[in-house]
Order: sequence, then structure tokens, then C-alpha cells
Amino acid sequence: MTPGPATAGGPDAGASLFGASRRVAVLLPVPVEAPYDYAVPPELEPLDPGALVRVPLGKRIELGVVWGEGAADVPETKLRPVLERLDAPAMTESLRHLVEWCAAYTLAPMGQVLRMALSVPEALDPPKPRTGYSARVSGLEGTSLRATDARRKVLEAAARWPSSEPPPSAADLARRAGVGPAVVKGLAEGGALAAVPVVEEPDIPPPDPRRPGPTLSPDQAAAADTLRAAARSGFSVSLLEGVTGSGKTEVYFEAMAETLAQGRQVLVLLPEIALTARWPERFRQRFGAPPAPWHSDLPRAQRRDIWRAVAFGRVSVVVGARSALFLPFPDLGLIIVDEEHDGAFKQDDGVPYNARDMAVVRGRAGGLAVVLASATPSLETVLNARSGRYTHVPLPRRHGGAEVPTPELLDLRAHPPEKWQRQGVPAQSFLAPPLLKAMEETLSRREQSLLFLNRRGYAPLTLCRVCGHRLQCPNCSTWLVEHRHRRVLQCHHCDYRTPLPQKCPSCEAPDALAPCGPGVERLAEEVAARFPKARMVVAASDTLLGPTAAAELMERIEQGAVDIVIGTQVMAKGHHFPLLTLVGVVDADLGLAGGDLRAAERTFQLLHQVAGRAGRAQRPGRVLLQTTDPAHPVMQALAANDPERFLSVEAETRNALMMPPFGRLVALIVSGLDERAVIEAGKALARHAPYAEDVEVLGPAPAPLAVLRRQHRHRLLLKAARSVRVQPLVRDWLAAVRLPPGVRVRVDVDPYGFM
Ligand SMILES: Nc1ncnc2c1ncn2[C@@H]1O[C@H](COP(=O)(O)OP(=O)(O)OP(=O)(O)O)[C@@H](O)[C@H]1O
Ligand SMILES: [Zn+2]
Repeated sequence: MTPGPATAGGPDAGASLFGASRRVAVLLPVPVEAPYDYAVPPELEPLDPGALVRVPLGKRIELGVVWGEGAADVPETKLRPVLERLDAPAMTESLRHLVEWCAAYTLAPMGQVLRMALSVPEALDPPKPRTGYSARVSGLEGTSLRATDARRKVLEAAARWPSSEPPPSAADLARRAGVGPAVVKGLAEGGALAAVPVVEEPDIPPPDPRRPGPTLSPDQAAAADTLRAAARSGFSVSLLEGVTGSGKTEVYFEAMAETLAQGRQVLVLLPEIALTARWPERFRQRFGAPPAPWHSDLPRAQRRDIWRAVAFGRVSVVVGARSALFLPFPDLGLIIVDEEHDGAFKQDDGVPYNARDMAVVRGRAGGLAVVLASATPSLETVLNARSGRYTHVPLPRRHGGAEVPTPELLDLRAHPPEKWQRQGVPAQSFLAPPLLKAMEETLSRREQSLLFLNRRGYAPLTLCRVCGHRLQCPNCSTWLVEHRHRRVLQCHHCDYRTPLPQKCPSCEAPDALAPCGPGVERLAEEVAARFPKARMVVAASDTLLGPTAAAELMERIEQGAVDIVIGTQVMAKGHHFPLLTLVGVVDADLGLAGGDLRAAERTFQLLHQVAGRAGRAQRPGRVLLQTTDPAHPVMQALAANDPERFLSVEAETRNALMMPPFGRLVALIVSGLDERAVIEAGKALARHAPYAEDVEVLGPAPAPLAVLRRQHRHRLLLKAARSVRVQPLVRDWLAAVRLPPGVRVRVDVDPYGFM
């Protein structure tokens, strides 16, 4: 080691104060590719990897994580010192590994991934102390305070306050003494009570893993045994594949109990936390205490408390959306990914990662068990289970002997919906006579129907009857969706809103604009007219305001206070409504349009899930799928109730095309305000496209959503064999192209959304 410069002058020479100090690499939660070096002042030693520190960055002070030893390539004189080490648990090696892995895989800057793991920086500061009041031995003696009855009561209460508890607040002490808090404060000011700062963390009741669960059926017990054994024995991935209503949740609760009994933490990932709002309640009933929730709608203060409680090991179960994967669990023992096939685990903005896949990465890094649960597992996961990489844990039967209903295809060409009367005027119908009849029968049996239509609002398109003009979003290449309740036309991509115009904006014809196609609101109009006595609700993400309202509605449905539910995908999964016996899918073909790689898979999964809501208890269920293409393989597979067969056909097709999971895809979205510059950049990328065996580059072509928020978008797609490591190829590719100002390229490895 060479000795450092002896002079201590100069603004950059802080490091020389410490001589040839040790260097550490510190990763900062800003879009940087790699950690920066800093000098370690001796008083901060030992500073091990994972330690949370504050360091200077330009003129700012940034939070950072010690990532390892520094490299020697920054001259000593340029090195700036670590300023402070935070009094918080170090970031675990497995979480650091996850950050590195996620950055390397998605090609996102490592610092940007770290930012997800430090999403609530204020959680690192200790909570603000409150004032507590404790007795002094001297009491009123030596003070100028007069002994009153009230004061004596307070002093007595303070003296009797148990020493095992933190000193009480003025309000608590006053309440105990039966006086007002001003008396307490007066005593403290006069010197008869000591005012002391008290730091308190919120109290979190622990779940009790010893509480008995339900008696499991032999199938369930066997599955639970396998998962319990997995939870005891290091890294593994299990696919818990159970038909809808088979008790997957009850079974993985057993694995959770096992991990909790070992004193370790559990993370449960759900696709959309708000939509499965009943989950926390089920957990509470099973384990006697609520889980800690984690999702983007939580108030900041609550996120802060939970982040901190997780880091300090005071929380043992978190149920959260995908971002919960980056929470700082010090002793994570089990990860459950429920509805593992769900596309919501893939993040589309920011770092484009798939939380299901990253859960496996975290599991491997931390040596812990991962359970993927689904009734319709993704093709990726099924292949991993078939190849033996994942343990397959099947639950082939519904709990309590209920039958999984076999959907019936209702051909809309053979059974066209008949018009109904809206205020004496014939109105378009979206419900075929056989479905209406089934609804009537269900009503007369006092059972519930669910009409499933995955479209919010009144109508997905509004057009002019005179000139054919369609109302389009000014910022995006999409149609505006009418929301009649809120009296607006809305873009579901950029949230642009405008009132419905009186005249056609193109030909100025008055009163000529007409809705085209149904959304849930329009369907509700028809149902209300046809079944005026039925109690009906519409459940869509924009009609359920928040998780609490959603949970309340689900509870009302569960208790039979509703006859007909009209719902979007928020109604598709997770719910268990004993009285629900009819499911009508209004437009089963809806998800199949467009050239999306996973359109068929997603449609199958979604409709199979929805169908699975029917007949889950004593009464048998019936499912009707309205379609214009009953011969379509997805409709045939649904009607055969055979996910296995569907996946086999789907696997063959994708294999033949070398599409994921048999091949790899990376999407490059080129975007910018200036269309010409975007096109030029796309062409430049195409000219520099990697040339390698088993690699093919398609495009550039306008993305399906060619304009989004005024940004023009063109897309290139790199397709490669599975054996190809695509990340270095893409890295070199991007490095070779200079983009014009104002043009961005977004890289999406394993794209899900193809818009
Ligand atoms: N062994 C059991 N004893 C009592 N009740 C059970 C048992 N197993 C399952 N149940 C009940 O059956 C219903 C369905 O179970 P659960 O929700 O766990 O199934 P699931 O497979 O997760 O369903 P889905 O995938 O369709 O949402 C729940 O109300 C659950 O409490
Ligand atoms: Zn828009």
C-alpha cells in the first residue's frame, strides 16, 4: 500500500486525512451501473458489505449500501469519505444478490434496482421520540409547587407505573390518575416529574403458528406434508397446482405455519393486493393476527413503519404486491407466489422485472423454499415442473366434493341476443337468450350469477352515425372509453378525460354519436331492465374504491346480499362465494384479438379462473361462455375443462415458432415526440442489429400502441434460441448506436405486454 499524500488541503482531499485508508464500493439508489469507491474513516470501521451509509455525491448527500471492497482505480486524492453509518440492519447478502441479478438480467442500471430495495429511505431514520413522564424520588420536595390533590394523584400513578413499561405520555399518565394532562405537564415544568424522550416502534402482534387449521382431506394433507418438508430444507421451488376451490390457500398456510414455528419470516406475493382484499382476513382467522400488507396504495407513514418492522425482524408475515420482494427481510424462510401465472407480476414501467421469476432468484440466494400456486400455471412453470426442476404438488379435487363445472359454449351466431326496450326504444342486447334463461333460473333458486366482462366503463368506442368518425385520445392511438356514470370519455392509457361532445367533432352532426360495444356499465343497464327486482352490483377496479370497499363488497356477496354481480377481472380470482352458481362470460373472444404471444394462454387462464368461481360449495355450478368462434382451440380447451391439453397444444405451437419459453425474446421500444427521429433511430438500431447464430431481429415496426402520451413508438424484437445469452448481445448493440436527442430506447427482456 502506498502512503497517501501528507497534505490535508484542497476540497477533494478529504481522504488524505485518513492516510491510505481502506476503500469500499458503495452502491447508490440512483441510475448508475455500478458502485462508486469511497474511503472509510477509521472510526467507521468495521464497515462490512451490506452496511447502510451516507456518502457525498456531487453536492448532495446520498444514502448508499456498502457493496464490497473498492477497486484501486480511483486516485486516492479523488476519493471522498463515507460520512456516516446508519443505525439500521445491514442489507443481507441474498437481497444484494437479488439486486445484482435483477439488474444483470433486465439490463436496468444496478442503482435503479437498488432503489426498489430502498423505496422508503426515511424508514432508516429512527422514529421521532415522544415525551414520557417518570417519577422523581424527591417528588414535590425542593420544588415551588403546592401539593394539591390532583398533583398527588399524578405523582402516585407515576411512582406505581411498572418499570417494565416505557414511561407514559402525559395523556396516559393523566388518565391513570383521573386528572387532566395539564397537571402532568405542570409537574414536569416545576421539576417534580422527569420528562424523558421515549422512542417507540409500533406494536405488531405476532401470528400464532400453533393455532390449529382445518382438518385437511387426504389430498390436501399429502400436499401440505410435501410443502412443510420443503419449508424445512433449504432452496426448492414447488408448484402447487390445484383445481379452483381445491384449498390451495389452506395447504400453503400449513407451510407458512412450519416456517413461522421456526421463527423465520414469510413473504406472500399476490398479483393485485387490492383485488384479493379477503386474503388478510383469512390469514387472520387462521393465525390470530393480521399480516403486514405491502402495496403502492399504502400511506407513506404506514410503508415506513412496515419497512422498518420488516428490517428489524418485528414482522413475520408480509402479504404484498410484487414490490414486496425487495423488502429487507433479515430472516426470510419461505416465499409463496399465489396465482403465479398472473401477468401482474411483470412490472412494465421502471425496471421491467417479473416478480415470480425474481422470487425464485431470491429463494436460491437465500437458500429458502419457494411455492408457486395456481389453478392454471404458466407454461414456463409447467415445463419446469415436468422437467423435475420444480416439485409438482397437485391438488386434483375441489374441497368438500364439489364438482368443477364444465363450461358450455354459447355460439352467438346460433343464439343472437334479442333487443330490449329502453324507454320504448329498442336497445342493443349483449346477452343471448340461453344465458338470460339460466340467469332467471338461478334467481328463482335464490342463487347468485356472475356476468364477466373484462371492460370497464359504458362503451369501449364511440362513433358518429353520420360520418363514421371515432372518438380518439389526442395523446394516444386508442379509442376513448365512455364512462356514463362519471359523464366522461376517458383514455385508459394516459387518463385523458373529456365530456361527451354534443356534436360530432368531425362532421358537426348533432346527436349523432353512438356507443359501440359493451362495457360493464352498459351491461348493467340491460340487466337492470331485464331483472328489475334483482339486487345487482358492478365490480370493476374503478367502481371499487380501495381495498376496504372491495373487501366489504366481497363480504356482502359472500353473505348473499347480492343476486347478480357484473364484474371485470377483479372478480376473476381468489373469491369464494358459496351461493354463486352461474357464471356467464359475456365476450369470451375478447382477449384473443391482437398479436400477443400470450393472448391464448392468458385468455384460457382468465376464463378458467372465472369459471372456477361457480359452484364451489354444496350447489352445483354452471358456466356459459358467449363466443362467436366456438371452434377456436382456446374455447375447445375451456369446454373440455382440460388445462393439461391446452398447455400441450400451446407448448407445441410455441416450440415450433421458437417462442418463449422455448426461445428468448427481448423487446426494444424506441420512443420520442418526433416521429421522424424515432423512425430513424429504429432504422439505425436495425442496421447495427447483432448478427449471431440462432439470433434474429424483427422490426422496426410501429408498436401496437403506436402513440402513447404523445410519444411515437416503434419496436424491434430480438428473438434467440434458449441457449443464447441475450444480455451481452443487447448491451453491445445499444452501445453501438448513438440515439438522436429526445429519443429513448426501452429494453424489455421477456416482454409480457406487447403494446
Ligand atoms: N380442509 C378444509 N376444511 C375446511 N374448509 C376448507 C378446507 N379446504 C378448503 N376449505 C375451504 O374451501 C374454500 C376454497 O379453498 P381455497 O380458497 O383455499 O381454494 P383455492 O384452491 O385457493 O381456490 P381458487 O384457486 O379457486 O381461488 C375456502 O373457503 C376454504 O376455507
Ligand atoms: Zn391517451
